Amino acid sequence: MSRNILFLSKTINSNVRRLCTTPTPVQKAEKLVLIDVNDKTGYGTLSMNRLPVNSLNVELFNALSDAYDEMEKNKSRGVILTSTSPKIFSAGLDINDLYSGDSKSWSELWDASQEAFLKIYDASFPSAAAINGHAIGGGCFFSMICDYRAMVKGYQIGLNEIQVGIALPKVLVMIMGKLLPRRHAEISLTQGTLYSPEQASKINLVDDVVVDKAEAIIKCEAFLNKFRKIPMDAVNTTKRTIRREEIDYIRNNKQKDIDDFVKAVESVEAQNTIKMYYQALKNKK
Ligand SMILES: CC/C=C\C/C=C\C/C=C\C/C=C/C(=O)SCCNC(=O)CCNC(=O)[C@H](O)C(C)(C)COP(=O)(O)OP(=O)(O)OC[C@H]1O[C@@H](n2cnc3c(N)ncnc32)[C@H](O)[C@@H]1OP(=O)(O)O
Repeated sequence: MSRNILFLSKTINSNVRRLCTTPTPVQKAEKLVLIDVNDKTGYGTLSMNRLPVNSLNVELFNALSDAYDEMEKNKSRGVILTSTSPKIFSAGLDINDLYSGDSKSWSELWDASQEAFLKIYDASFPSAAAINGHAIGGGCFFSMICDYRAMVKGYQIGLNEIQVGIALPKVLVMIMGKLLPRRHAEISLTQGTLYSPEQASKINLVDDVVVDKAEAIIKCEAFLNKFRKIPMDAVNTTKRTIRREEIDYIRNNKQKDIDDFVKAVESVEAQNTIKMYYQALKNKK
């Protein structure tokens, strides 16, 4: 059974296409999240596909939410989150949106990010991130809310929001504070440190360092396999107890959290920094 070729199947929604094994090849579909369900294991591989860098905008957040809805509907046994790019998992929030937006568009962006966050963090199945390239800012955060992370050597990972001029949103601080030892979380959040996978594994930011994407997928499958003999209701009840604080925070403070994000992005200082950051990115070549 070939799992590497894209095949035509019913379109789930405007931005998500399920890959399956029905033998009708078509040209590569330009969907923002590609879904490939392994019929044998029941695991869905979700590949972010907003090239070149999988920068996160409203459409990509919505496509991730829709993909998770589809996995829930099909009673998935687990998800592997990865990317179609050969060297970038995700470059974080779309700098163009931060640079040229306004309070309305930033509100919509954060609203969509909250939805995607809740779908992944409160899913009824485990998620494993196969980090096959750089995972920066929001890209790092989306791997952090999975249950497991395997990262390919040679790339960088970290929450660098502060370098872009954005005060760290509360839920990122909460989750980073739980994942990393306190001192590392504090340094990482206030300095926007980017780590090699080897460094990241020493501070719990990634679980395994691997040589390539294929090995990352194998590690993710091995992680998901650990749940096969455990009743998922018990796992989910336990997981929700562990994650309740962040989930409740977003559910009960949705508008405040959006307002906080907009305030952080629209401040003069943040806008000046975003502008310089944007120009440096564009002048890189
Ligand atoms: C409730 C909350 C729930 C969820 C919240 C979820 C997420 C949000 C969380 C917190 C706030 C997050 C903030 C951020 O993420 S700020 C963005 C941080 N990201 C970065 O700083 C990455 C910047 N990019 C890079 O460092 C490099 O581009 C990278 C290492 C990724 C790749 O380098 P490479 O040399 O391979 O390529 P480039 O030539 O640099 O880039 C190619 C192309 O892509 C454009 N680009 C890169 N990054 C971005 C981006 N983030 N947004 C938009 N566009 C990006 C780059 O300009 C190039 O474009 P072009 O010159 O036109 O070819």
